[in-house]
Amino acid sequence: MTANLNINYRSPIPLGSTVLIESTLDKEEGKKKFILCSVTSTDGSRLHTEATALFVSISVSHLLRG
Ligand SMILES: CCCCCCCCCCCC(=O)SCCNC(=O)CCNC(=O)[C@H](O)C(C)(C)COP(=O)(O)OP(=O)(O)OC[C@H]1O[C@@H](n2cnc3c(N)ncnc32)[C@H](O)[C@@H]1OP(=O)(O)O
Repeated sequence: MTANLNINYRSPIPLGSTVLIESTLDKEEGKKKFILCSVTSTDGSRLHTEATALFVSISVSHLLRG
């Protein structure tokens, strides 16, 4: 479940362009997973977007609680 999401938009992405999206598991602490993500031009020379996110593992009952 997404607990936190931070996105920095560094440069515009021209309509119709192809981009490279890379995401990695930065660290894991119990049920918390910290993820890094970047969007760059396909040759990696231009950074478009970078993001961090925290995902927390949940049980099905957590969803049903509403
Ligand atoms: C990059 C590519 C992306 C690309 C990915 C793009 C995905 C986009 C998805 C967008 C659409 C959505 O996200 S839709 C989903 C939106 N999210 C939600 O609706 C979540 C609503 N929130 C919840 O259900 C709950 O708060 C949970 C599940 C997040 C946590 O509740 P819990 O399971 O009871 O756990 P809880 O004890 O509170 O917290 C567990 C541990 O996490 C920590 N923790 C909890 N929330 C936070 C928080 N916001 N910021 C920091 N830390 C937090 C606590 O301090 C604790 O740390 P410690 O004491 O254990 O150290």
